[in-house]
Amino acid sequence: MRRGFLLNRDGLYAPYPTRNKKPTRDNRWLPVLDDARNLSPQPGCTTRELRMWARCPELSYEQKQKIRALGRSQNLVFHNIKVGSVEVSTLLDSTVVKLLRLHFAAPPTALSDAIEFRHARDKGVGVFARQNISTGAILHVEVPAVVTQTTFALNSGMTASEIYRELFQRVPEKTLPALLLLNDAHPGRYDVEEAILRSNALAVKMPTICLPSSAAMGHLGLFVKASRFNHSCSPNVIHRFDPESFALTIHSIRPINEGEELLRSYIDLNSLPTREQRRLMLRSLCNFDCACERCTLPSAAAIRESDLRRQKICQTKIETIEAPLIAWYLNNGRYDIQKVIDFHLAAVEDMRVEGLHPETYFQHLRMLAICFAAIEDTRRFRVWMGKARDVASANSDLDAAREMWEYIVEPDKYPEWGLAQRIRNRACSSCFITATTVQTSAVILKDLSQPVGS
Ligand SMILES: C[S@@+](CC[C@H](N)C(=O)[O-])C[C@H]1O[C@@H](n2cnc3c(N)ncnc32)[C@H](O)[C@@H]1O
Repeated sequence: MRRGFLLNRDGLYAPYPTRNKKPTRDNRWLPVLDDARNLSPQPGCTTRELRMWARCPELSYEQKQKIRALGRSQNLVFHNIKVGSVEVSTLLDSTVVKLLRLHFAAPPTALSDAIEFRHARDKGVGVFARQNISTGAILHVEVPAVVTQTTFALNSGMTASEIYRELFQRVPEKTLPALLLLNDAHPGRYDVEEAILRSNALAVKMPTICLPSSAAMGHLGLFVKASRFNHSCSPNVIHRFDPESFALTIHSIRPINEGEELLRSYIDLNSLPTREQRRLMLRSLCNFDCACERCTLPSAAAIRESDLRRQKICQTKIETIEAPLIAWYLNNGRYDIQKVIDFHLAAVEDMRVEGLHPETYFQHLRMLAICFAAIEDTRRFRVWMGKARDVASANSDLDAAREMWEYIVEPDKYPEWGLAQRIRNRACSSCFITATTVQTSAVILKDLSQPVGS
């Protein structure tokens, strides 16, 4: 092996090892040696954290079993995959390789000319909208350059660094320079390949079966362009990886104005409601201090308010979202439906201010659509059903989105249309249900979609 030179991100030539002859891209199994106790440092998790995780005395019996099984059952192979005209360098368990399709499905098409890559102030490169974008649009589609199992036992005689280097060396020459120019969030701490993986990889979903094997350890993908999306604690895009097409898609989750930066979240925002928690996680995982709009609010009071709002959003359970409407129904509509509407409007407003779209967001939209259908308010029914439909299409639930569109066109076909009047008629004819006949919310909601009296 000799050392070659590549132009780095500062425009300087940096040494990078290249081979005299073309590197092989044939399958190569990692040998399994006896000592299977060490796990690889996990990209996206510091080595220290991982060591603590493996040694942690409080680790449950199942977790310890999983780590041991990982070491024993691991059967990793370097395997280059052809996805259309793109070649992907992977390190996968052989069970996963067997589950991959021979011919991948065609990925969806991205909105044309919707994004551009340019300087994003002190965050380096970022991605920006070139036009006004509506919710649910597909903004970017990309096949990964590298895919690796997230965590693996170091029982092959190779160090983690050597494994990552081999993965990079199997990347086609035309792609490699762009990969090597990706951001290094841990300068000087790791070898270049490991640093780039740790700083830029995104979680991807491989086809897996439920085995207590290394195949169940999760996977990471490295993308030349998708890695350039910066983080925000109030993101406007999400990413999804479809193993059928082996492609990642980036979707808008709210309307975006021309010139706005497109931002995804690097962390699970639903489990980290406070600014302090989010910043700690981003510092330990990604080694930067978040400069997003929610983390740089101008005063301590504004930050406290934002934390409280987020805690409320994160603590709301799907079941409690349905409760006010159920109470209204069980009380034969005597209770003012405006209170139900106000409850949902306040929750949706909190989510708008915080730029969060948890699972409960869709439920609030649905409840608002039901309320406005119940009082036959066509305009507002269309608004909220339209928003719920946007969420369904952003989640690729096309059947639900189509059905919602039909109700937007013909609101009176919606099962709850005129429900308030029907309940009043029912109450007058003394056939009323009282709160003492409390059923489970599932049954009541099913009942809500039946015409009253049927
Ligand atoms: C995956 S890269 C994103 C693309 C990167 N800006 C580039 O130039 O390639 C992650 C890095 O971007 C920067 N970054 C992303 N989001 C940020 C944020 N909210 N606040 C501060 N820096 C951020 C940090 O330097 C971080 O290490």
